[in-house]
Amino acid sequence: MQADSTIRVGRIRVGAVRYLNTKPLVHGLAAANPDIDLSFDLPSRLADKLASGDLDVALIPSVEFFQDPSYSIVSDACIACRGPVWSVKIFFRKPPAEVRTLALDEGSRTSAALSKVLLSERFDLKPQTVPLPIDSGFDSVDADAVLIIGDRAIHAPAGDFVEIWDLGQVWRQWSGKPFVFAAWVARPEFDTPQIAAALSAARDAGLAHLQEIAAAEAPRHRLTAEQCLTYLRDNLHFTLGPDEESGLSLFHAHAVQRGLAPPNDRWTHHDCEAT
Ligand SMILES: C=C(O[C@@H]1C=C(C(=O)O)C=C[C@H]1O)C(=O)O
Repeated sequence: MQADSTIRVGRIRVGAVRYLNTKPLVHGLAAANPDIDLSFDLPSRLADKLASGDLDVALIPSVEFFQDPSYSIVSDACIACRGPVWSVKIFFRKPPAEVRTLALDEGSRTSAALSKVLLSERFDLKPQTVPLPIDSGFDSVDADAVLIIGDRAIHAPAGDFVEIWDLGQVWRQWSGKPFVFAAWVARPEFDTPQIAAALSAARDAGLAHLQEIAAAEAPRHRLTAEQCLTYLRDNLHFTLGPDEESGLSLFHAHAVQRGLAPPNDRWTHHDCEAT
């Protein structure tokens, strides 16, 4: 943790997920913090930009947080769920037990890893994976199953599917725990109380204005304001509490087991440092 007196020159480059799910997390963030330079991108690209030093703080896939021991989770604001999440789905063209090829949404890292964990745990499968580029349509890949996340997962693509998994729901039923998809992660020198406070305040403001956010965002996602509100209020969960921490830790253990993340006993979420 940096001392409060640290002097920084320049603005803090903060990267947020560009999907609907993030609107409540960045509500008024840039306006309230002139020193924050806020940009938006796909979760996978945010992770790459944080790793390369092109961002100082970013909302990155949780599995990417596991990769670098110098990273810390800087806020208790996050993207999680405690049941069906609605916007992270695997569409199966074959029964899950017969899946040999799995297409993975280019925007995802965490759900890509979660798909591997769940297919391995439930069906002892290790499918060959192929990328689904962000600008390619669902039908551009003929994989047995296709993972899509974020805005484009909200409306089911055309086609006949033998099964559709909502990964939040499948994880919950299987593990009994919440799932954390993404968290605010800072490079070490930006893990400051000011950033933590700014991100939590934006989330709190977002939660206090969910109805307005839903009404403003619904049309561009072809949703009713009520559907949009239900998604933001009931499917998603924006606070990393002890139950979410426990889900994150279980996910980490499974990711390690499959070589998807390095072992790491450091859980630096500020409220949980002592546990
Ligand atoms: C709930 C979601 O969580 C997302 C899933 C992520 C991933 O799979 O890497 C990363 C960030 C989140 O945007 C979603 O995209 O709908």
